[in-house]
Amino acid sequence: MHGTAASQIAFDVDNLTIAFPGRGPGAGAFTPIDRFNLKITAGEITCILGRSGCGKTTLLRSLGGFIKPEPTGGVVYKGQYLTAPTPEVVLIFQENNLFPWLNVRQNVAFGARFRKRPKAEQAALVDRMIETVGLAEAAGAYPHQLSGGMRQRTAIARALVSEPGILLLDEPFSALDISLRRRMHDLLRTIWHDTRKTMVMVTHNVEEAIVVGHRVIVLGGQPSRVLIDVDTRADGLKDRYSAEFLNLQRQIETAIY
Ligand SMILES: Nc1ncnc2c1ncn2[C@@H]1O[C@H](COP(=O)(O)OP(=O)(O)OP(=O)(O)O)[C@@H](O)[C@H]1O
Repeated sequence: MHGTAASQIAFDVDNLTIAFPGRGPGAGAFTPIDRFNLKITAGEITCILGRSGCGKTTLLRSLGGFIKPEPTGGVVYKGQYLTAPTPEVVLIFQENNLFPWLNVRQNVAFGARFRKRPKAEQAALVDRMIETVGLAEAAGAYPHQLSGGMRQRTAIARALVSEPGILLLDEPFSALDISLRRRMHDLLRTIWHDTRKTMVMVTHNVEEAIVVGHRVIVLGGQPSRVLIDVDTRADGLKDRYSAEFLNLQRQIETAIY
């Protein structure tokens, strides 16, 4: 099981309840997340898995302050309940929402719009991030000229230039083929090694979660509960073909399906 010391908590999900309007006439409120508790450790990558509809995105959006919780509790960030999104926490979606009329460099620079830096410093940071995600050659290209992986790398660079404290990723690689996806895993790990940023990633892909994450959480049930919470830092778990990896993969898949 995963342990979390008090000083290292990025998000303290405290008795969180999210209610949506009922489905159909006369139906009561629907609460996929109901008095839910979880501590997300700072400086590590937490991956969240679970069956479709179990509330992963709802939880992730709550961490970003995008959904108003019921008064039972909420998400504590830096000692206070989140009531709105903060520029320190950036959410990256599967659909990367690049501006089609801006090229890669302009899209990435857009991420830095709220940072008050000298122009030259800003431009250098944008270039560095484009380099980091391997798009230097494509900096002048427009989104329709890019592959899905290149678009997603642009979105990641755009998020990084805003220098967020925390990155939230919602199935960011699900549209990519397996080889691109694995390259994106390496990229994310490299970015983590360079920045030690807190990241929380929702995914449907068990392999992705184990390889990329330091911690994997499996949600399930209605309302959602934590079914598995496991530290995945062991060396053996970074080898997709090791017995250790395959055992954990089986255990997680059994819990989900
Ligand atoms: N804005 C909303 N209004 C009403 N119901 C919603 C809303 N957003 C999500 N839900 C419902 O809440 C439940 C959890 O949705 P959520 O998107 O968090 O699940 P998920 O685990 O991320 O699913 P998936 O893996 O399919 O993306 C689902 O039953 C969904 O229909």
